[in-house]
Amino acid sequence: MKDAFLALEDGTVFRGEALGSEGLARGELVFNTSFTGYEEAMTGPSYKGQLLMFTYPLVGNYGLSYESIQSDEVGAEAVVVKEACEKPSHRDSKASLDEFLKDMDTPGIEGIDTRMLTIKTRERGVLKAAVAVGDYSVEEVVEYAKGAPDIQDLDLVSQVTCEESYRVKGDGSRIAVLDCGVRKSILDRLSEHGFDLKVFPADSSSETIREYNPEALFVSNGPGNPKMAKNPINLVKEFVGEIPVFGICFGTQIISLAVGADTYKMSFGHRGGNHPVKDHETGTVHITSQNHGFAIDKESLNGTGLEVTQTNANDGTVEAVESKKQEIYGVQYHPEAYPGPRDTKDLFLNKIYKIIEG
Ligand SMILES: NC(=O)CC[C@H](N)C(=O)O
Repeated sequence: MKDAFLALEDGTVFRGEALGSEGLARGELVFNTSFTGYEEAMTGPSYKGQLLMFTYPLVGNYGLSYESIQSDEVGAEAVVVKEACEKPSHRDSKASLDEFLKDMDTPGIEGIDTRMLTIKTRERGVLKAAVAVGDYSVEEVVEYAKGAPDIQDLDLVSQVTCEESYRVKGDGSRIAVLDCGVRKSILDRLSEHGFDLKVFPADSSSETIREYNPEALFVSNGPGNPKMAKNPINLVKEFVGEIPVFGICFGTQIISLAVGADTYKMSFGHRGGNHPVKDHETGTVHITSQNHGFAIDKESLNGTGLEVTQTNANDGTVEAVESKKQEIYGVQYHPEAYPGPRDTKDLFLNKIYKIIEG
């Protein structure tokens, strides 16, 4: 195996083994603690601008089937693992992790002490980093890491949204989906519930959306800083109060900003499949799948008409907001459960169904 390098913005350099395609990639290094679901995580558009590191030490052991991909490319700029399984074992496997990353033209690195790096990230906060696969000097990689832009300043949604609108026909109510990097499984879940969907590019005008005569607006998940998504924020401002508006993850951050609340960047975020969320009404704690590095400022929701209905049982961050009066509902976690857990799948969809269908 060829050498590869991982450099942090503080000058630390790690030598590893090359995975995937040749290239030099950079971004903020974020960790995901899930044991499984690596196919869904890697192809999630919300990782755009980030290097995705898996804390679990062995990645790829059931291979990659391409049946769970969430978009047609790897969202992350590069993938970092301790050990990539070379000989996966599963009837549906079509590729090893290395083969998949090569196919997706994405660089990766293995042989990295991802647990140590995860602890370092938890202690110091997310660091910018670079991964180099191919003929690059260590100095080049360090300089590239140091020069990585701050994710807070990037408009990443424009890099992942669809270029043209498209329909997902259904017999039910018409939902306009604002594609900020929508995961395939979210469209599948909404479609399974019978809704008729029209998916719009994030820079669509309200006039274009109105031509579809939507009965609700859904704002999707997406990469980067929600404050950089000016058009989605303005569209929510326009439609709130007129039709029901709901969102998942980035979408809920956009909705909160649109009604006057604030968001902030977390130290290292929540990314994995075991994040507990407490429901204020029932007291139930649901285990959720999460992938976010920004959060809604709880205090800033005061006076916006949005009520916090669920919070993270570990650190109290906002996990769901709702305004019954204005028919607004959004969750910070990923209820589509792709990957799982599935605790909140029906909770979210039934709520939407009730809001729209009455
Ligand atoms: N999965 C998402 O929608 C991520 C939302 C946002 N980019 C964040 O990191 O908080």
